[in-house]
Amino acid sequence: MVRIKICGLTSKESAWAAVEAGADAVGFVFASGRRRVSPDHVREIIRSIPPYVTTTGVFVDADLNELNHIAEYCQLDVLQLHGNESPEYCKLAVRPIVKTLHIHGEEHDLIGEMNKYKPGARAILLDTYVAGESGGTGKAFPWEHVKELHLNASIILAGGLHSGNVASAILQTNPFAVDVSSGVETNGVKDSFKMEAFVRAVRECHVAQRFLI
Ligand SMILES: O=C(O)c1ccccc1NCC(=O)[C@H](O)[C@H](O)COP(=O)(O)O
Repeated sequence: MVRIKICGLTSKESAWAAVEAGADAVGFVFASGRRRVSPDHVREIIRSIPPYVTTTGVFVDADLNELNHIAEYCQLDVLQLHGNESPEYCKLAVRPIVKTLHIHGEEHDLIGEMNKYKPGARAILLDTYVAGESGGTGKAFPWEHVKELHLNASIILAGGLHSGNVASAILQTNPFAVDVSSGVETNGVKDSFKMEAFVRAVRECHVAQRFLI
């Protein structure tokens, strides 16, 4: 089954809407940008979230002590790193790491890059490279490029996904999980109907995949 993470939640209401839509994981952005939330606010939201939903903090080149402090303070389950964090940095984090690699479109050694992070990161998130941005751009990269690499690590596919394209993305890349933010928003705010439609599209795709085997 393809797992689903809904990222960039900024309120208790939107976090609950993501959980009720059926998300396996929810994400909170601590990096600068319009979705940034404070540790105090996230701690409060996470206290209201039921068990068995994975809580994730998104960071960009945070100071390691600060990263670990926020992880403990907010009781985050997973840390998702979108900057230039090194493999050594990942090994020193107090929670499992998801390391993001940004796809330019003509990667020469994506597998080599992924292998560098293997001991320190539990999974690799592939997101679209957009100059001057770290994530949450709503832009997709060419998935056929990833398909050709026959990736077999724990891949989380992100970047420009929405209910209308996620099935095609899954069929082309066979990821462990998908991650969405912009594609479940309306005018920059999380939209519960779009979250439900996204989860439905992923679940239906999984059923269709099973019948294909
Ligand atoms: O969302 C942000 O503002 C953000 C800022 C800095 C680093 C990462 C950020 N978001 C990460 C995500 O929301 C997703 O993991 C991923 O980038 C997919 O986003 P989208 O293309 O909007 O679905």
